[in-house]
Amino acid sequence: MRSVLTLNAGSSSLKFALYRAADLTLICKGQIENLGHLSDDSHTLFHARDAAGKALADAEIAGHEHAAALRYLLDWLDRQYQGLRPAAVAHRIVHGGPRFAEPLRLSDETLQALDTLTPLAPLHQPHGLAGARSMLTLLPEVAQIACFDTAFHRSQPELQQRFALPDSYFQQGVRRYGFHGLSYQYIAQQLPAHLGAAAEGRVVVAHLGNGASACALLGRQSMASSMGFTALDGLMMGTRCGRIDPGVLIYLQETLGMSVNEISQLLYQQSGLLGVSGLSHDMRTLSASPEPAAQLAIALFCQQAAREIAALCVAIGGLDALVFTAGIGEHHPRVRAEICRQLQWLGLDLDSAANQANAARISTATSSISAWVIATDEEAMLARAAVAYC
Ligand SMILES: Nc1ncnc2c1ncn2[C@@H]1O[C@H](COP(=O)(O)OP(=O)(O)O)[C@@H](O)[C@H]1O
Ligand SMILES: CC(=O)OP(=O)(O)O
Ligand SMILES: [Mg+2]
Repeated sequence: MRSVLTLNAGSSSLKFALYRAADLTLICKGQIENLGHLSDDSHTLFHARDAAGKALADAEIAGHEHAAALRYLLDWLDRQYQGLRPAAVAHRIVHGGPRFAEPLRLSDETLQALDTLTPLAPLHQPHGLAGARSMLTLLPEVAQIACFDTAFHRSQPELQQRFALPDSYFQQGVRRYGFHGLSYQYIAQQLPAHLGAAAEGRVVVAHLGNGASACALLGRQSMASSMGFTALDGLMMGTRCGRIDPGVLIYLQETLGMSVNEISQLLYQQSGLLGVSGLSHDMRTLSASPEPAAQLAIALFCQQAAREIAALCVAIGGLDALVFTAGIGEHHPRVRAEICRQLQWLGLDLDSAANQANAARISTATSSISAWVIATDEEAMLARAAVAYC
């Protein structure tokens, strides 16, 4: 039986899932944690669960390299599911730049072209490409497919893609791309089942995970996104600052004497929930903490999210439905409640009991804007793209 493997690389973890190629039934999924932490003594961890969520493996892996971790994964899959070797592997590649949108079979030439986008997605691009390179070596005969986070946003009008910079910069590719496209694509496909005909209307999807962004949809196509040239813009995130006055960056460099590398570290890895709270990047930890700084971080997260959602409504002429998704969007009623409270003036009335219960519809029956919680599944989008290459 043939299978497809999906890989979704973040800054320190790599999520995988294995599907039966014939009907895209999930066989197992899991993640490898602490990859790339070369200097500390934390162990690389391997977790796998079956489709029902039952634990299949919780193990330590020697080394922190993608190649070693992926060899471990392939050996484990071989032992667990004899004869089910992947016929194609799909990789989430965060940045496709101006050149790449459709899923693409990776070669040395395309990998090199994608390397040049690393400065535009330093937390993601090198890890996605390292995984793809390792797989090309480990399984040279198997198609390695790149699926781009930026692709879904290609439908945006040019006006939404432009910065107010001289045109030459836009022509060089300095423009808004948008990210979390696999997640938005999945949600766009799920919308009719929940919203009926309203799915084609004015919808904003808030992807609130470790990275967070929001996307304005019309006719289930991306019209605008809070993330731009890089995955730093827009909402506040786990360790990223989100929208910031660019004058701050000039001040940090010119007056405080910070290097470009230090500024990059600050904005990508030391800001957001972690930076404001001084405690953690993780919403679970912050919600459980009595520290005022943790509560301040949550308050700022909600305020920035509400503001970005409201701003996106301009691109679609108003709002019919708001959808929450990803780790925080799916599991934190308090964050959803606060964001909805700040959007009440638009006509959004939260059903507190439904929200507390993580129900699918969390707005009241009389609310003029409906609000929803829909679980995302980037892996399903990756698997669907890969199956065409089996
Ligand atoms: N089951 C859960 N219960 C509570 N919070 C969760 C859960 N899963 C994820 N989160 C929260 O969501 C965030 C991570 O979101 P997630 O979508 O898993 O991120 P990513 O895929 O970008 O790594 C963290 O702040 C975490 O606290
Ligand atoms: C683009 C991005 O921010 O992705 P993630 O949420 O996986 O960090
Ligand atoms: Mg994610």
